[in-house]
Amino acid sequence: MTTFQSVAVIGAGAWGTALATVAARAGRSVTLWARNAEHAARIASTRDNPRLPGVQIAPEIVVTSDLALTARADMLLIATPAQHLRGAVNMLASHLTRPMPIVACAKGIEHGTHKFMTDVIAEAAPHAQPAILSGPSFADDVARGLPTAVTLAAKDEALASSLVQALGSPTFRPYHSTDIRGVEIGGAAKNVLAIAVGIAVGRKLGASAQAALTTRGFAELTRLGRALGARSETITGLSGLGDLILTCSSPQSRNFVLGLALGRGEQPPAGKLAEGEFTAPVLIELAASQNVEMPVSEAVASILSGRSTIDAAISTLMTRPFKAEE
Ligand SMILES: NC(=O)C1=CN([C@@H]2O[C@H](COP(=O)(O)OP(=O)(O)OC[C@H]3O[C@@H](n4cnc5c(N)ncnc54)[C@H](OP(=O)(O)O)[C@@H]3O)[C@@H](O)[C@H]2O)C=CC1
Ligand SMILES: O=C(CO)COP(=O)(O)O
Repeated sequence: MTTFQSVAVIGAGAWGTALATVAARAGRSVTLWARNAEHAARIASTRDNPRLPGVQIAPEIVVTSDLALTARADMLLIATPAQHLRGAVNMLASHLTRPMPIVACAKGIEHGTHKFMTDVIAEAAPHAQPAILSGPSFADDVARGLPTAVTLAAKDEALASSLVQALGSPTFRPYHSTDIRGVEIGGAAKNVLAIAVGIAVGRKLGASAQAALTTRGFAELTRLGRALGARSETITGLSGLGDLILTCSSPQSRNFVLGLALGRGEQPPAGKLAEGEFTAPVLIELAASQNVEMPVSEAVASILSGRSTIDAAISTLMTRPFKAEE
């Protein structure tokens, strides 16, 4: 018997829709909120979301654009893009009449404030119990019921464990944790690193370069994690190394695909959210504020901003002074 019987998902994109399916499969009563009333009505009647094509949305999932309805749930999942999470929680806050868990499902760091997702929730909804869900999980795989494992972290271990009980099923396996920051760092940084690896693959730099960039990317993710107090088991866990491996190796990843297009000198696909593009500049600002070197992420940020060409960025990375491996 779970403490949380009903779940509301804010944000009816690919990930929000997949998570609504997860919660329904786990036996919860589920509400999926889309900001656009027409969009909500269309999903409700067709049981199909163009943002997650080919996935049949179970009839028992209520699809709505009425935010007040979501605030009646026992727990909330927020699956908007990272830079819109504050706006969504601000809107929600006036409907919240009691403390309740709000699980951030976006991967990123807020521009301007350098805040991670649970900090944004804590600021925008001071009575909420913030949590974070992250790990190697493509929305399409998850929605189709392919086996997936993720990390779900909250400050309080009992709460994290109850949230896991509410969402877990034989095809979706969350592990609980109290290392919120560690989970957030992995999810945010891996998107930037996946763009780097995508660029290398698009540039046909070879499988050795792909492995080297992924590994050195992991080294810099680890450095930032240590500086911000992440636990090593989180960094090497599902939300860190696990998600890095997935995203740096699969053309199913939108961040990897953005890199591929850049590496090939092509236009990136339109209308596809690649969070790494938004995270890159704030990630390197955060790293600099902590005196942490993140040369691969810096290369991505400088390419995306037009400060460097791809060839110059590769040359800069390869001609850094030789050093001990750490
Ligand atoms: N897709 C995936 O496989 C995974 C994604 N994630 C993370 O989930 C987050 C969302 O990604 P994803 O669902 O794929 O993205 P999508 O582009 O598929 O969907 C984003 C959704 O957010 C909605 N939205 C945008 N701005 C706002 C806002 N201001 N208020 C409310 N809703 C808003 C959009 O609404 P509208 O349709 O009206 O534009 C859309 O429904 C990202 O941080 C991503 O990294 C995490 C794990 C897996
Ligand atoms: O976060 C994800 C997988 O864990 C999804 O990756 P993309 O956003 O790069 O598609």
